[in-house]
Formats: sequence, C-alpha cells, structure tokens
Amino acid sequence: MTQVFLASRNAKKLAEMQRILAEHVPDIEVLGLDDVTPYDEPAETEPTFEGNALIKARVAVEATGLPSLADDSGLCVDALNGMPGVLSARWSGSRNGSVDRDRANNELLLDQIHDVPDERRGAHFTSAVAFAYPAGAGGVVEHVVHGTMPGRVIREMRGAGGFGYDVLFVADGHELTSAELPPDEKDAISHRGKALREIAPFVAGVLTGL
Ligand SMILES: O=P(O)(O)OP(=O)(O)OP(=O)(O)OC[C@H]1O[C@@H](n2cnc3c(O)ncnc32)[C@H](O)[C@@H]1O
Ligand SMILES: [Mg+2]
Repeated sequence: MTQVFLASRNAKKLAEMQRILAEHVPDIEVLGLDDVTPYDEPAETEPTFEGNALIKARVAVEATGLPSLADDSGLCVDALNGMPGVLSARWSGSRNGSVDRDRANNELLLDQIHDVPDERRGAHFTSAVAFAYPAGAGGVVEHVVHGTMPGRVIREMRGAGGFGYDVLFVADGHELTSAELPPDEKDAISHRGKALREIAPFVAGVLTGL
C-alpha cells in the first residue's frame, strides 16, 4: 500500500478524487486532512487554477512529508468572461459550511445571467491537479495537469448529487445536470476525472519508485 495525501477541505471533492484514484492507481492508500497533523492551509492567492493547485500541493508536501495531490477548480461562464473561474468557491462571498455556500453561489450566478439567452449560456468546468512529492535533500518535485468539461448553465437547480455548481450545469451531449448523473458517469466526463486519469500513471510510477 502506498500513501498519498489529498489536500482538500471539500469533502465531496475529496470523495470524487478518492474514487477516481482508487480505480487508476493500484494499491493506493489515500489520506485526508483528518489523518495528518493539522497545518496552516494556504490562501488561494494565484490568478490561475494551476497556480493555486501548486500552492496547495506544495504546502501539503512541506507540512506532511507525503506525496501530495491538490485540485483547484471552478466554473468558467462565457457570458461572465470566464468568471467565477478561480473565485468559484467564494463567488457569493459566503464562507459558511459548504451546502449554504454552494446554494448562495448558485443563486447569485442564476441572478447574474438571468437575461442571458439560452444560446449564450455556455460554460466549462476546469480542474488543475498538482502532484508534489519529496525528492531528497529537502527538494520537492511538482507536476500539474488540466481537465475541462464543456457545457451550459441552465435556469433552475436540478439534482442532489455532486457539489458546487453541478445543479446548474449540463455537460455537452447530455440532458441531465452533473448533479443528476450517477457518480461514475460524472467522473467519466468531468474535468477532475480527466485530469486525474491523466496524472494517475505518473503518480503510480512515483509511488512505486519511492
Ligand atoms: O480548495 P479545496 O480545499 O480543495 O476545496 P474548495 O471547495 O475550496 O475548492 P476550490 O478552491 O478548487 O474551488 C472550487 C469551487 O469550484 C466549484 N467546482 C469545482 N469543481 C466542481 C464540480 O465538479 N462540480 C461543481 N462545482 C465545482 C465549486 O464551487 C468549488 O467550491
Ligand atoms: Mg479552495
């Protein structure tokens, strides 16, 4: 069994990552924030998903000494020139528990694009997944991949699965929102699924070589 630390405060995101990794990295044991000594989690100060994913993974490996994965992700809405983007998690400014936060974010987004016609409601989810691991003499090696899921923002919230903006998002070629899709179907087409499947062989190689 080889251990990887997943640096995320979002339990539902963490569950997705765990599920996808378990399928694609043999004998992986995934640890979360509750399994390690608490450390100061960094602010997400970068203007890009990649930059923020790297901050989270780098601080995680420095704090835990474990090979660490982090995802930074968000919804980029065409009619909002790519926003909420890296600000997706706190778009409504709310810092409460995740269900309240998600609801406030979704209500604000619906209001903002209320007058945008159906043909201009395109959007995509993006995920940057960063992997950082110790490499001797205090060094850290970093690797980043990206995944996207194109689709559109609908006019009412539908579904109870997933998290965040899933209730408002219908992927291209689908009718159900990503909150209505069974988890394995979301993983098969999601930004996070694509990024994690791309990085999985690399993670597996590093873990077996460590
Ligand atoms: O930073 P960590 O601790 O991992 O957890 P977080 O929820 O703050 O995660 P991000 O900073 O990456 O912000 C991502 C936000 O983008 C949205 N988002 C990302 N991926 C999503 C997905 O698969 N489905 C729905 N919304 C998603 C959702 O609002 C997330 O809170
Ligand atoms: Mg965050």
